[in-house]
Amino acid sequence: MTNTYTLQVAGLERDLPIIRLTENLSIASFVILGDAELLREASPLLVDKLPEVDVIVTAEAKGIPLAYEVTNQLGLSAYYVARKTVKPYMQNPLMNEVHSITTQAKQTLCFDQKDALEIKGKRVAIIDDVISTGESLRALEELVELAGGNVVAKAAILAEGDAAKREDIIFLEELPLFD
Ligand SMILES: O=P(O)(O)OC[C@H]1O[C@H](OP(=O)(O)OP(=O)(O)O)[C@H](O)[C@@H]1O
Ligand SMILES: Nc1ncnc2[nH]cnc12
Repeated sequence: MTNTYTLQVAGLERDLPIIRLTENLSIASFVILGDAELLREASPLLVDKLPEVDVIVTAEAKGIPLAYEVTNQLGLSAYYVARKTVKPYMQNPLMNEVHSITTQAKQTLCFDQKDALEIKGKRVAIIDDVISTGESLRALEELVELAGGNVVAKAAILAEGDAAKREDIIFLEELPLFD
């Protein structure tokens, strides 16, 4: 049977399967895609911790439903998703490289030019489900800055491993890493 870690967040409990990534590193897999209840309960708690912002930015994929909830609760009209592949319908994409804890190979983060132009000059909150090595966040922050946005907040539901020691991020709960 799969080992699990019991996470308590936003008044809810979830049993997260522990998944081996390498010989010495396992994570408690936190997948909020489809978990409407957790998204509904966690989003207002994150919103309460945010400063005033103009737009929400996230990276695909697991950050998307959270960015949507937070955007709605703030009464904003749009949120922006950095894609991990350039699609044929994207025009003049703005790109940066990323390498997260769960990805072996280098990945690209990119904004459609239209989105990049809309982010320019805006106060941006970067939202994600979990921050671990911080690589995804760093790459997304760089991409927002390339677009001319001003990152005023970096927030996630969970801070994993050493990320929980960071003072520049907003989060609700810690998530341990495992050997
Ligand atoms: O701090 P890091 O080490 O970069 O890890 C955090 C990132 O990893 C996860 O995404 P993942 O790379 O698994 O991609 P996905 O959302 O497309 O599944 C998560 O949604 C964060 O974006
Ligand atoms: N614990 C986790 N579960 C799913 N994706 C992640 N990305 C980084 N940490 C993760």
